Amino acid sequence: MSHAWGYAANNGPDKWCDNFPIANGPRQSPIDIVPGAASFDAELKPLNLKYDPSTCLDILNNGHSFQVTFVDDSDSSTLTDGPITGTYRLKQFHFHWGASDDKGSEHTVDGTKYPAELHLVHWNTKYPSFGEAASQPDGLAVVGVFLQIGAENAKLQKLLEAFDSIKAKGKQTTFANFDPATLLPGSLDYWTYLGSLTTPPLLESVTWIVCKEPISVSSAQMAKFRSLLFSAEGETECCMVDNYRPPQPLKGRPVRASFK
Ligand SMILES: Cc1ccnc(S(N)(=O)=O)n1
Ligand SMILES: [Zn+2]
Repeated sequence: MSHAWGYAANNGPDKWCDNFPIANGPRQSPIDIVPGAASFDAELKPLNLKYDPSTCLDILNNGHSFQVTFVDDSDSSTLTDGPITGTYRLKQFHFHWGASDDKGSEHTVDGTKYPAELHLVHWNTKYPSFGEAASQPDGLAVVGVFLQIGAENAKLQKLLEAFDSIKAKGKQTTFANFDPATLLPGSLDYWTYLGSLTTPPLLESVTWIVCKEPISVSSAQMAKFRSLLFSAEGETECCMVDNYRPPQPLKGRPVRASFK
């Protein structure tokens, strides 16, 4: 039987090492970001994110989060510059969130948890595919954006309106012309470090780029995130909440800042 990892007590982050021993590896994510210990690096370039909304394909409940997937057969939606070299293509974005507004992000800042965190996943085009890139130390670059409780964020509405169509695990629906750039904060100041996927297979192939400035989300909007289900149709309903991995040991890794 294929391994069913999740976020429950019997299959959650503390159990992932049973089937994915890299869970205790040297460059695991997320981490607690300590701004006072991060080193400003003047050589870090500004992020260059160029997204084409027409490459937006669909929205899916994959049983762990919901993700919006993009056509990645050309350099239409890319990340360049920042801490990386070369061109990385946008593959998908997804979120992690909590059962209440006091938790939900994967990265933390001086121990502070945000209610949710957006991940924009990109792969290095020096490799032939996302799958190939995901197994390489410089294969992926994920831009993380914190969500903080405040005013309703109109840019999230189109996502939330699709939730009725993807409530259960495995549900997918077309999702066109969405510009992920509308989810980015005004400032693209960032922290960066070498890490991993934060869900199995936990591959240590990610250059993490975590934006310092959060975007807003209202408490009512967060409640809609929590209306999604981990469970499939016909199964006992299980609300999709607390789908975040807690911070992992830094193990001596440097965290750099693009700003003073
Ligand atoms: C595509 C993918 C798979 C697993 N984990 C992640 S994440 N949470 O590190 O961005 N992304
Ligand atoms: Zn993620």
